[in-house]
Amino acid sequence: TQSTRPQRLLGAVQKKATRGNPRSVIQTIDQFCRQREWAMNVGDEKGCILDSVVTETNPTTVLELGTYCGYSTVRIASLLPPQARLITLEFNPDFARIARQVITWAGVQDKVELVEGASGDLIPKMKAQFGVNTFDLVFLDHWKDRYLPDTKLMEECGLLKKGSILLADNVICPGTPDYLEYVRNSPRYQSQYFKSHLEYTKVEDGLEKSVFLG
Ligand SMILES: Nc1ncnc2c1ncn2CCCCCNC(=O)c1cc(-c2ccc(F)cc2)cc(O)c1O
Ligand SMILES: [Mg+2]
Repeated sequence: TQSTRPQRLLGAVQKKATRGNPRSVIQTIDQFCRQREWAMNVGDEKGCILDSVVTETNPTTVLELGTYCGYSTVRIASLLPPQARLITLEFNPDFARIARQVITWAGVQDKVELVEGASGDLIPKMKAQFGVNTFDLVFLDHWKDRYLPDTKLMEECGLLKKGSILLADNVICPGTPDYLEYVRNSPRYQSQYFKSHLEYTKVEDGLEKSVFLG
């Protein structure tokens, strides 16, 4: 039977990356996506912006919406202090299965909790079921038409506190116009656009960083 792209990406990681070394896993995936097959990881250019936001936020509790193969999960987790934790939500069980193996290969599994399910169903359960108070940082990288409803849901569920950071991928390509309009015009957010490119291409894309003002 034919392998899938995520399976081939995992194969490259298990063949070429050093176990327990997150940087080598990231490097291997970026090389695979540049030289073999494009895949919708945040990539190395936007990944550097992600890294800088994570390090300057120094978060204790992070939420990632949309795990895919775990590339940004590994990038974020490798920068977290020892007690910090990252909860990542993935809808697709095949992606989740691959991501778990990428995360374990990188050696960051102790900081990561991968939960399978739709963001709209899981966000309301974060406090009661996952013992979360508020998130210091949320990385949005899932269905582009879920960014806005899920942000409103996080507000309603009291999962954001003054100073919580939302970092959204793909605000230009594929684009999240309703989300951008909201965070850029709402008095409850201070927003900033980081211009970049769609992963592994010259197409414009960028990350939007929005601070919740309470
Ligand atoms: N827990 C959950 N709840 C809801 N949805 C959930 C979920 N878990 C997963 N999903 C569903 C996410 C499906 C993938 C989302 N990402 C994308 O769709 C995406 C697409 C591109 C792209 C750009 C140009 C092109 F020509 C083609 C594709 C680039 C990216 O960086 C992308 O992140
Ligand atoms: Mg993306």
